[in-house]
Amino acid sequence: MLTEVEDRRPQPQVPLLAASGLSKSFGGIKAVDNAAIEVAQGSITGLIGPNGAGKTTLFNLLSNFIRPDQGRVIFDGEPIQQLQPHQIAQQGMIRTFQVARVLSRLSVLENMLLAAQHQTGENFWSACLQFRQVAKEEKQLKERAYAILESVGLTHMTHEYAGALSGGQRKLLEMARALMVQPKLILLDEPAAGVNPTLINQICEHITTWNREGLTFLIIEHNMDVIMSLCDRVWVLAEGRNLAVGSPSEIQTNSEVLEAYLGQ
Ligand SMILES: Nc1ncnc2c1ncn2[C@@H]1O[C@H](COP(=O)(O)OP(=O)(O)OP(=O)(O)O)[C@@H](O)[C@H]1O
Repeated sequence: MLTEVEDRRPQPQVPLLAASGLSKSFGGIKAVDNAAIEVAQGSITGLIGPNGAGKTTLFNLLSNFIRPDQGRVIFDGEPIQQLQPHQIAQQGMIRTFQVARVLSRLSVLENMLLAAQHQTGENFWSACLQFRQVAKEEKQLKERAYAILESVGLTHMTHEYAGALSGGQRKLLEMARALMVQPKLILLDEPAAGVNPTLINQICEHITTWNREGLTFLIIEHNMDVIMSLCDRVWVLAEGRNLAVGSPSEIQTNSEVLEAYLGQ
């Protein structure tokens, strides 16, 4: 009879996010061309490439803001191509934008509360029937919002219009909003772009802290100091295609990568 022998070899980890064969054309432009990417659970993964390489389009394909011409995306073990962006967010994958999308005419706190979904109070009749529950949830949500705003240093702006925030503070608010839904993976599109160096350091510290607490990140960034200091692994795109993948130090010395940047 066969006996089961425990396999003590390190098992390959299933990635939290895995995409393959992704393509998207706009007219005659192949923005993303048969690209793949993997994001390991618990990692901070970088996505870099020269201007127009297809990085933001790849983010749009991963989160289904744009439908791919072809390709497959698996998140947390499930195919997600058929899901709407808000359903993908509910599954735990949240994205931010190159230009932070906050609601300028609402307060910072209102921006935070709107980010939270699936509360009992969203449905009028259930709200009437369960007003105690609604009140309790609202209190918990507000407490969560206050705690997150404090952690990103925005407490003093809680009741200000989001439109009054600086570019860097908007990026912090966008990240803070993402945390309201307790995601598994956050896709950050250029968190350091247009942000002053002091705030860049703070943003990096927050990302490191949240990562230690269990959050996984995929980050597009042109600031190489940010990528090299934060990331475990870096994927490089050029002209919509995968050019290289490796550790930050491997990528920094990869001649094809250097050529792609110098040639731009
Ligand atoms: N909606 C669109 N319609 C037409 N062309 C588009 C569209 N979105 C992107 N493109 C084109 O696809 C290519 C890839 O663009 P994308 O914004 O994904 O690159 P990127 O790597 O994010 O660039 P950057 O670093 O400058 O932000 C570019 O040639 C761009 O002009």
